[in-house]
Amino acid sequence: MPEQISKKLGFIGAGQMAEALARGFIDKGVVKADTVHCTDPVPARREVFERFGAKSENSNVDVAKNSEVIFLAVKPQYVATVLKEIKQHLTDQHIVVSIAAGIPLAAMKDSAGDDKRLVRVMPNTPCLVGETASAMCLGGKANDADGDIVKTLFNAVGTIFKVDEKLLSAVTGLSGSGPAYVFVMIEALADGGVRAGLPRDIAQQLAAQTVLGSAKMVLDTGKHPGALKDMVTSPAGTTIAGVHELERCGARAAFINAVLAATTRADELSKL
Ligand SMILES: NC(=O)C1=CN([C@@H]2O[C@H](COP(=O)(O)OP(=O)(O)OC[C@H]3O[C@@H](n4cnc5c(N)ncnc54)[C@H](O)[C@@H]3O)[C@@H](O)[C@H]2O)C=CC1
Ligand SMILES: O=C(O)[C@@H]1CCC=N1
Repeated sequence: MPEQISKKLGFIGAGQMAEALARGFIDKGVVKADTVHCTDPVPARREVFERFGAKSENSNVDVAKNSEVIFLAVKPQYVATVLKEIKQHLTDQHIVVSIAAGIPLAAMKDSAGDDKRLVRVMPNTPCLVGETASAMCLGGKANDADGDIVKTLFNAVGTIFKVDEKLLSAVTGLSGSGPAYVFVMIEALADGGVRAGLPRDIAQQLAAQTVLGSAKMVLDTGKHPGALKDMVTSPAGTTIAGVHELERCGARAAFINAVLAATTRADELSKL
């Protein structure tokens, strides 16, 4: 059982990432569902939260009034507006956590005032299944104890690293957006299996379990992925034929370029 957080959580914006976080925290028992508050202009989104036991509020200000750790889970271009809207209702006890890609702490400070306890986190959706890879940095008047609260929340649903803010765009390009690359890969591997004659459901499960098991080997053994790849690759065997094809198609460069493109986009979002 993870450590529990006694603070009330608020989600401004109850979209995909907010849901993944809220469900993850509740499922892991780090917070109780009835201490989670949310708001969203879309009723269907509030209803999703209500269905898993969270309380929905009528406005962003009401979320600020009814919670102690406030997650800003709106699109990056709305962060400044939302902060200005709730600014008067933020006390020196509130911790404001933005998960928005690209929006710097300095911009948050401009909107919320420089006396606020601000945190930036770049999470990813696997928090829903207790396997997030996230990173965070502190700003404004946030102190180490605030950082510990955020860490406790995220360690309950996976892993969180503390990084310099200048690295958060790279984190966004790698792990924030990364689940999408892996889902594309799983879909493509399954397609390959289907092309080779496997039934779709078996192909998908084999593909997903192969990614899961391989990731676990990297984390559990601490070995270089290249060394683990060599363990699979028999001389003149099947694997080297497949790996050769990946190299011929530039798969490695494609992954590197995907991370760089998303990192660049995160930097662009800070200038919108
Ligand atoms: N989806 C993901 O995997 C990740 C998303 N993020 C960040 O999370 C944030 C939300 O992204 P998603 O959940 O993907 O988007 P989303 O579109 O699913 O959620 C945003 C929600 O905000 C609501 N909203 C719009 N204006 C609002 C306002 N003024 N006040 C309150 N709520 C408002 C929308 O109705 C929507 O439900 C973004 O800033 C994104 O950069 C960060 C990491 C991963
Ligand atoms: O696509 C996006 O902009 C968000 C940020 C990281 C993952 N999803």
